Amino acid sequence: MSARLSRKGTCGEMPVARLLWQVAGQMLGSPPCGCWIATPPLRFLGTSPRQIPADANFHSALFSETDQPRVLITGGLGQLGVGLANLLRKRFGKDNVILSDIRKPPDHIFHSGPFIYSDILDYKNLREIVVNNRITWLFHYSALLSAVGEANVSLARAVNITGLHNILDVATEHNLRLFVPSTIGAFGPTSPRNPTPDLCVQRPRTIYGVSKVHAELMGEYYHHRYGLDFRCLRYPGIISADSQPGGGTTDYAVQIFHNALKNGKFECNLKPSTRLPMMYIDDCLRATLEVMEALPESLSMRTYNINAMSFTPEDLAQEVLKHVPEFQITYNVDSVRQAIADSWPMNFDDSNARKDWGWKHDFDLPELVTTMLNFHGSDTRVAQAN
Ligand SMILES: NC(=O)c1ccc[n+]([C@@H]2O[C@H](COP(=O)([O-])OP(=O)(O)OC[C@H]3O[C@@H](n4cnc5c(N)ncnc54)[C@H](O)[C@@H]3O)[C@@H](O)[C@H]2O)c1
Ligand SMILES: C[C@@H](O)[C@H](N)C(=O)O
Repeated sequence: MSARLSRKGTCGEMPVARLLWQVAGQMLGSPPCGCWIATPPLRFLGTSPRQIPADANFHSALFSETDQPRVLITGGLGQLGVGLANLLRKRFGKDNVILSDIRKPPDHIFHSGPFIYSDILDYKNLREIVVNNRITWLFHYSALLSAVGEANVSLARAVNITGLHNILDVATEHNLRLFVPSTIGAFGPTSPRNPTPDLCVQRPRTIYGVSKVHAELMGEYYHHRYGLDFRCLRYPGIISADSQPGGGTTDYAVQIFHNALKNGKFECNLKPSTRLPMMYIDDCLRATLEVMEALPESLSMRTYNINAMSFTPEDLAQEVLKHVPEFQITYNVDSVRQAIADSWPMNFDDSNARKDWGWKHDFDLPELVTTMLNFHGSDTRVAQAN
């Protein structure tokens, strides 16, 4: 929105800009030239989280036991969204959590709770959903990931940057609490890599990374400028058993389990020594809920690294071998993914998340491997029995 607001000679066409314009017009009198002259704080437009006293219990002030958050998840049919919906539905009730995407949901997801079409590039559609469903919390998961982003830069730019602008505006306009995930990919070759702290040089070399740094900065700016309750975690590579990754650099660490049990072999597209931070999905989703429920005064920052473990393909293969003795891994390096991985953190420093809101992971490498193999093993046994 800020780009549109500052565009010379126009009032901008964004809804927030229009609202601000109306309010500014009422307060200041409309300028004869029709151009933008003032930006009153958005809290003039209604109640904002900032108006709650700093010592208040933020969570209970906004939501009583019977007044649960009403949640929208964008991009919910990807690797992480369905798991997040399941977790939030257990906590807030099935009907209080709406999953959305631009793809058609499979039957079991469609019948497991509210699902709605939402294209984040369509602002009016987003606003209609937020208003009609009285949404109070938004988890913004739509994105093009690192490898697919490099294959289609203009689409990644539209979804990850223009789409984010729509999300920020709708969240600000309707006083939503907003979660936007960032990533280890928001760092680049000039960042310290071992470990990577929260605050350091961020010069990523992918459109995905650039768009995530943009999201972090825009969210923090909207927080300071308009009081938007923006919360952001930089996720490591996420490993899940019952959902497929959407085209990232860390995808190998999901696929390896499936192949190990299917045919005892796996061809890895990264070099054996490529070390990256990783996390099991249950830890990732729990961290997401925890940071959303954290008292605002416990958050010394709005964007935090979170971490669990860090390993190479070689380390992972060794751990798989303990359970599948015949397992064989070979390497056929994908130069695009390898260059991306070589520019990313090797270890992530998440001490601020641990200190501020008590972040603690449950899964290290051995538990991760056992859990993943148990899941795929029972899957394979069911398939064989049928
Ligand atoms: N999976 C990981 O390892 C990981 C790690 C770090 C950060 N993240 C972040 O977490 C979020 C979710 O990741 P994921 O792995 O589930 O991603 P994914 O690629 O699996 O899913 C993204 C979803 O976005 C949807 N989408 C694309 N264009 C859209 C549009 N115009 N409107 C609405 N939806 C659209 C897609 O249909 C897809 O279902 C992303 O923001 C990602 O950057 C993921
Ligand atoms: C790390 C993360 O952002 C994603 N899994 C990717 O590799 O692109």
